[in-house]
Amino acid sequence: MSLTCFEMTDQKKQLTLEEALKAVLSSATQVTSKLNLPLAQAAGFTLAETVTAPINVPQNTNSAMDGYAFNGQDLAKFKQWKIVGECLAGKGFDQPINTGEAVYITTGAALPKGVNTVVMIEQCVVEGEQVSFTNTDTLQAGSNIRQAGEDIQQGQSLLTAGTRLGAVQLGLLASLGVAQVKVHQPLKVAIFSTGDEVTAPGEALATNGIYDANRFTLLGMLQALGCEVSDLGILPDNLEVMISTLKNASQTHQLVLTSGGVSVGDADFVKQALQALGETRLWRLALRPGRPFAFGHLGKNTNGQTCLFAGLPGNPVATLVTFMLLIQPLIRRLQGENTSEAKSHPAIWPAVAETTLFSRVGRSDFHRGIYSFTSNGQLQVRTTGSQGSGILTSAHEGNCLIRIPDDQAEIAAGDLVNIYPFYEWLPGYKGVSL
Ligand SMILES: Nc1nc2c(c(=O)[nH]1)N[C@H]1C(S)=C(S)[C@@H](COP(=O)(O)OP(=O)(O)OC[C@H]3O[C@@H](n4cnc5c(N)ncnc54)[C@H](O)[C@@H]3O)O[C@H]1N2
Ligand code: MOO
Repeated sequence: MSLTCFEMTDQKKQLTLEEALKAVLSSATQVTSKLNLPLAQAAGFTLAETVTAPINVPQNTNSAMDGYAFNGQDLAKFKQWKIVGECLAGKGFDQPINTGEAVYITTGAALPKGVNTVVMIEQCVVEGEQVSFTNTDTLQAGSNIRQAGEDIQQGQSLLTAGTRLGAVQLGLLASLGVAQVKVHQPLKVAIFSTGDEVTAPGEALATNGIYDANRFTLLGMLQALGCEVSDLGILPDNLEVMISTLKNASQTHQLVLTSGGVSVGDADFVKQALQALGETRLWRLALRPGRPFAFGHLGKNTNGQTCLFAGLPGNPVATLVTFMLLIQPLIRRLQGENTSEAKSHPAIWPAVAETTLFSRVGRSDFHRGIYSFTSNGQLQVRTTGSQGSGILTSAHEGNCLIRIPDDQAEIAAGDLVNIYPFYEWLPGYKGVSL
């Protein structure tokens, strides 16, 4: 098939990763709407409002240990204290405690008036109604006490809008008594594979067929990002079918992703379908894997929102890498996550290259690598070996991407190179530990 003017012109210009990311993120103008959820259902969602602490945590100054509480100012005056009662967590003790007196106290019990020090039970000697302490030479007034508000202060702006709710954040909200949270709705994403050779697992594989890996890689990452995913199967290499199927999908989704059919072969119809339905905002990146990558929109969905579109390259590692580097940040933004310019991406670490790594000037190569630490704590990285874009085992064996930047043809052994750890960059990563 002859190339159109659009393709001819665009082929010359290959966007850098940074240019592409900027263009993709500038399309993230329609953040998903908000909904109230019970806290128990909010894991993985993004907060849509800032939560201010309605109470102090802990609410009261309390004991950090099971033991005996007394007034530490009296330490020099007494050898023994008179036990006048017990103060249990959740019950308290509301009688006055006088000089020379102590109460038995449990961890978490609010400190009664008149005492300010606790000695743990292991260091107490109880004889009848008297208690003495075995650690008087080191004992200080104020020991083993947790101050009211020492964790969270009432009125403190604790979690800001845009925070993704993980286990720790859910615990924090619960510790404030928050039972419901306002969060962003999951993004509605439709996924397709494309290609006459691509065969769904479970079906018979023709002699010239290949099983569909990409839809399942995408599904895993999208689910880990909390999206509502419609798996719409495999599109044939047929422009009319592609146009009508993508149009249908665009009606009820906010983002449509395809893999394959986005390069310059005779059966690569994704860009034409995108042009027919909406707008192509970018195509072709100075990236390997991931050169053929089309991004734009498919027009408005039934809610009047623009349905964004990305055509990812068909080679399985290229699908994975373009999703990680470009689609993941887009989805996080669209789901309301606060990805400020200062922290617009997960962590990138400098590591020492164990062997020389080769690339080509004018594009960024992302090799799959294995990072580890030397015996003196230096972070180092080695390649997983063969780096073909169809070698998905490289991503299973590796635990990071290694970036060889656009302006370097190689990284010499011993030089520093940036690595992108999978546990930060690959949504749902379940890798082997070092
Ligand atoms: N003349 C050129 N040829 C190619 C170029 C180029 O710039 N000029 N780019 C190459 C690069 S880089 C890539 S990546 C591929 C991407 O092309 P497409 O997006 O059109 O992908 P396909 O041709 O449909 O498939 C490529 C490869 O991947 C296999 N595949 C496709 N879908 C799946 C799937 N769901 N699961 C597993 N494997 C899949 C497919 O069978 C092909 O082997 O183009 C190069 N060519
Ligand atoms: O750049 Mo392709 O995306 O090599 O695999």
